[in-house]
Amino acid sequence: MSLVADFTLARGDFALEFAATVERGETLALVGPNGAGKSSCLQALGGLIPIDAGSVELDGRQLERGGSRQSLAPDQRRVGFVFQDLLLFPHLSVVENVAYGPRSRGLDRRSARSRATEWLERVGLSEFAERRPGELSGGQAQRVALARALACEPALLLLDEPLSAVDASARAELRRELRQHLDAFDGVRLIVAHDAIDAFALADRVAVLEGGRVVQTGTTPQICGHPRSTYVADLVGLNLFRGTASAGHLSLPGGAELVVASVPDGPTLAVLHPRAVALFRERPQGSPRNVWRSTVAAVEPAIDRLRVRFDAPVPLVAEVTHGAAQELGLGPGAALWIAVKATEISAYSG
Ligand SMILES: Nc1ncnc2c1ncn2[C@@H]1O[C@H](COP(=O)(O)OP(=O)(O)OP(=O)(O)O)[C@@H](O)[C@H]1O
Repeated sequence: MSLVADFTLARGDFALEFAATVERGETLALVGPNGAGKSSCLQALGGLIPIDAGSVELDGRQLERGGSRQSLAPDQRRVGFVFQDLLLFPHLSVVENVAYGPRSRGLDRRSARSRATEWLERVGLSEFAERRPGELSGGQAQRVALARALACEPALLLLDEPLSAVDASARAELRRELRQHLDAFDGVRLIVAHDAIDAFALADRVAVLEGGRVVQTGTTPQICGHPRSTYVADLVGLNLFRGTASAGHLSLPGGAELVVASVPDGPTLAVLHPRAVALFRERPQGSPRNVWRSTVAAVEPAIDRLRVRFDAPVPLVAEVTHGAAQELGLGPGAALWIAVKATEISAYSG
């Protein structure tokens, strides 16, 4: 049993083309730059905006067929939503918020309330049942929104940046909890994540949307090991090169060339970890096969290290320790030698 979606839709000038199959018990994360179509995709699956062509099926039931007026309303789709702004009813108590869905699906008041109470217990919020949403922290409100979605016993759970209302200090804990709740839910789950950590921590597979199209789908190791676009490489913190390989040499668009180990000839993608980029004040002696001189474009702090950006002749990022940065006299405009071993660049057909 699963979600099988294959559809197109247009919103003004924007065109979305989405196809994915997600199994029950599986979480697919949608990632992509702003405006890529992630929210539109969830809205279409939930029946909030119409598709133009194609179809959406859930557990063998057709939810919508494009252009045919065959479209189930959102409340007939067995879909639960958690939106980034959560959209809790401010005038209802927490327990009434959670009971609202079951109630509007025909459950009597007492049963709906008892189901809501059960869900509040599961997300650890029993003692907040009578509060108003305005009296909750971001993390508590997020748990209420999740309980409210799950209380309707959906077959498909759609979460649009569910952790965005939560401050950084509470995020890690809430992410762990959310993963547990997702694992305990046996339906299909789709989550829009802005942050790579959220996507990779919460999902079994990740689909990358760019410009309204799915450009890559895979598990975390597949995506991290073989990013197919600059956006994905940036997301996972890697340098990505796209060029043409010939006899172990990768020619890049600006005219630069890298020596790479074992790569078939033809269009090629190659990744390089920023920590594998060595920086020197003087031209290094010895074995690295790729050595060139470049000027520092920018330096940014990254937890215990510094990320150093170079724009030409090969655009890349290097990561160095604070100690090394001092020795190198690092700063924008500094001219340095860059060395990369051919074996540190992993290349694959592009
Ligand atoms: N209500 C709307 N009416 C018309 N166009 C819309 C509407 N909502 C979104 N769009 C357009 O659809 C495109 C995709 O937007 P969408 O919100 O789906 O992207 P997203 O990937 O979720 O972006 P973000 O990460 O910024 O939330 C954008 O170009 C946007 O301008």
